[in-house]
Amino acid sequence: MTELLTFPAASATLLEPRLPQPKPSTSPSRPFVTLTFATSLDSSLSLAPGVRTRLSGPGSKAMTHYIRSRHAAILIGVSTLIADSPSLNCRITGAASQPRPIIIDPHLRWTPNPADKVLELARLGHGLAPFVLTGVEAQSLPAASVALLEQHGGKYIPLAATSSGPSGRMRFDWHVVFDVLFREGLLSVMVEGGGQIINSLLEPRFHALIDSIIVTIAPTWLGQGGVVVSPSGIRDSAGIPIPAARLSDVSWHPFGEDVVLCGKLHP
Ligand SMILES: NC(=O)C1=CN([C@@H]2O[C@H](COP(=O)(O)OP(=O)(O)OC[C@H]3O[C@@H](n4cnc5c(N)ncnc54)[C@H](O)[C@@H]3O)[C@@H](O)[C@H]2O)C=CC1
Ligand SMILES: Nc1nc(O)c(N)c(N[C@@H]2O[C@H](COP(=O)(O)O)[C@@H](O)[C@H]2O)n1
Repeated sequence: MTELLTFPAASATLLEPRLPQPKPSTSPSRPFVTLTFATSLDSSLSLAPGVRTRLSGPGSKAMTHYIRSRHAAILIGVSTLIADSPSLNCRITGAASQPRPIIIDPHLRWTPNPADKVLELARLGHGLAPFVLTGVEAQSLPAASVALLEQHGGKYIPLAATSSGPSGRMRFDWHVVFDVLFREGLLSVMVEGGGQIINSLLEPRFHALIDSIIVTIAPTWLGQGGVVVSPSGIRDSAGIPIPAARLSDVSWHPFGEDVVLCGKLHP
């Protein structure tokens, strides 16, 4: 059994204004969305695509698991699932429940296997099986994968997607993604990455969907060739480049050798 992490109460108090409230004062119409990831000083999430890279130190790692404990779902892109074979569970003392892993896999690149860590943990009762959001229609889903996911308590959720470019790459509208998760009863979603997921969510048309941003910055440069967080550039009406996004209501919190930056994209 993996050792549980602890997160000090004083640090939890600092994060409290940045997290979804168990009983919100008004009834929500979409999930509370927290965008959170660990980055290097050169804005890299990993050394190269497909390479699992440890950036968070022990303190900020415990923070990530505390944040997981406060969300109903954790969302990642399929490339992160394939690269990292993550656990996607919450390994902190006192966690009341496990978050639901959500995998964004429009083209069904992931073939579930009983040996996948996320499924193994679901079997052991140490996590939940994923919901896989896909652009593949229900009748075209592979029966064996459907059965395996369902045996573990997960499922596929086919979703309308738009195709773009000559590659016919399918893309979801984030409004549609969060709407479907809300209808599944998932009232808070922690988006963890990877790069493509974060960069597409940071497009200006989706800013209103993001309630909180929590970024762990590790004191390292990973160098060129990494998976970088850098959303598409935008221009004003005169064609002058302007920042793609800027945080307000900012606070900085040291955690061991890392620093955690919290902020919002809108008031
Ligand atoms: N340091 C950190 O906190 C984290 C690091 N990572 C790292 O990031 C790397 C993976 O990142 P990426 O290669 O950028 O892949 P990714 O994890 O963002 O997945 C990319 C795939 O997700 C799907 N996707 C992304 N946006 C979509 C949209 N709007 N609609 C529909 N489908 C969409 C597409 O299938 C795309 O090919 C890995 O090396 C992983 O280790 C991942 C998460 C957190
Ligand atoms: N917060 C954070 N710090 C890092 O250094 C990381 N590499 C990541 N990666 C994300 O966490 C997932 C791994 O989760 P498990 O510990 O296996 O549950 C990985 O898939 C990335 O989303 N995050």
